[in-house]
Amino acid sequence: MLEVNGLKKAYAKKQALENVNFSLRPGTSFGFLGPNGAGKSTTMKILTGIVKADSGSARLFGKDLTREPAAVSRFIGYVPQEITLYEKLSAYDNLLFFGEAYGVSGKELKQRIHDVLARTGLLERSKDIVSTFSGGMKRRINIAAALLHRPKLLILDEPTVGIDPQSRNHIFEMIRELNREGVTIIYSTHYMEEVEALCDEVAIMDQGSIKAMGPLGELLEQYGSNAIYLEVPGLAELPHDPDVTSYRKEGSGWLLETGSSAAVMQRLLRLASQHRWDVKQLEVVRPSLESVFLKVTGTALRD
Ligand SMILES: Nc1ncnc2c1ncn2[C@@H]1O[C@H](COP(=O)(O)OP(=O)(O)OP(=O)(O)O)[C@@H](O)[C@H]1O
Repeated sequence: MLEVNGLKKAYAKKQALENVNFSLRPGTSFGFLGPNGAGKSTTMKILTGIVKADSGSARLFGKDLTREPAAVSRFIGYVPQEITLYEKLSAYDNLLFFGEAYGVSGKELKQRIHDVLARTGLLERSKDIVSTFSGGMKRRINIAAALLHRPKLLILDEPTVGIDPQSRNHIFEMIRELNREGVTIIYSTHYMEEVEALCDEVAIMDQGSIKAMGPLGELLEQYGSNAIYLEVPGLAELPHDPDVTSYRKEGSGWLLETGSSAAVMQRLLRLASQHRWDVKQLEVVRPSLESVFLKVTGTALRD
């Protein structure tokens, strides 16, 4: 459905995209995971025609996004990082405006506005002006605006930054529902838990290129390591274990990454009994996307 090859983009002296390649099958929910400045927004802006790539190509349904933007844009719904709405207009009038901009009009547009407002849970607020809405409600209207023309590909750039948990859950449910209905999703975020909750495929992006990509389960298997979580109140340091690849403080305990969890677990139990540790928790934790990110980029996403 989407083929992206060798995208490069520089802003002044900053090389924002080094070389971005990926392809998507229809119906995928694709997570773009990376820290601030990785190049996620630039990639999405190139796909939506807002920014021009210096080189490379992107084809949607076989059509070049840069050469035939009009033929392609009707298939794409774009939710930019910054909320883009007319504050002094009602939700309904905003949707009228965006619907017409996307080429929908008349009775069909009225029906679509009703449908997308119902989907966002804001039907009762349709006549209220947007400036009276919370950040999360504005974001939901922003997403609704991108759905009016029934896009086949929905691109969302960090849509949950700074919004309330209720709106966040609502947005997640909407995205899942759209995806179940066959809409392909590209979802950019720097929150790993969002990718884990929403996406079946992931691209890990850092410093202008994709460092690893694939189905979430395969990435976890290929790059993720098992870990052991140990919580012993007052334990300031842990004895070195040759099979532990990294030790990290996590909550009130320690997270020990290892490829040999059974052996490490046995030794920890022995130590606990020898030193009479007051063990509050000791368990094997399944590989996380965080450990994949660390392995692939050499840095923790939270840093
Ligand atoms: N209009 C611009 N002019 C100059 N530099 C830019 C511009 N837009 C982005 N950049 C730079 O390009 C790099 C990639 O930015 P981009 O916004 O694509 O990253 P991102 O992964 O989306 O991060 P964020 O989550 O902060 O949006 C960054 O170093 C950024 O500072």
